[in-house]
Amino acid sequence: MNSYSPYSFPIFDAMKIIPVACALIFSDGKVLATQRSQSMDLPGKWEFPGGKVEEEESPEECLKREIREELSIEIELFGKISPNEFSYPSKKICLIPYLAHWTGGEIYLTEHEQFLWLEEKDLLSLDWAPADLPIVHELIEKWVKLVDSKER
Ligand SMILES: Nc1nc2c([nH]c(=O)n2[C@H]2C[C@H](O)[C@@H](COP(=O)(O)OP(=O)(O)OP(=O)(O)O)O2)c(=O)[nH]1
Repeated sequence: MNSYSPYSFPIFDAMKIIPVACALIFSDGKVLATQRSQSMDLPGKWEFPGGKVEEEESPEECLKREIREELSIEIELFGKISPNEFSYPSKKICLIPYLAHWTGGEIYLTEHEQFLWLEEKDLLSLDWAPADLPIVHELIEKWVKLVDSKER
């Protein structure tokens, strides 16, 4: 998979768009969602774990780092779905979703309130961060293909 820093594209700087990488982690036909804690931005909202991509870092490197820090597990990336730009009152982000397998370790949350393994039917029942909604819809559209082709 290509590795690049989003900051090498001047538009991210010029428009003050913050690149945020997130991982849709699949295991046993389910996908992992995490709930933001009260000490985080968007408290109580559900998201896909990840974080802001730092300068000189690719989204892929960012994810490996963030997933280790936030969940203490290892993942292997196998693809991407469509990124989504979203303006919150105080910032504009570009959320970049990657598809991943859980490859090792046990989940231990260091920042989030809780996590859930979701089946397709559960996906619309959570109170997602607004930037995630188009990603959740694309995930639903492609669910069978993603789960079937990448089941371990
Ligand atoms: N990680 C993640 N962040 C998301 C998602 N959807 C969404 O709107 N966001 C927002 C929440 C935050 O405003 C921003 C990411 O910041 P963060 O707090 O998770 O990242 P970070 O750990 O690198 O941040 P920081 O505390 O070091 O500043 O993007 C998502 O699915 N995953």
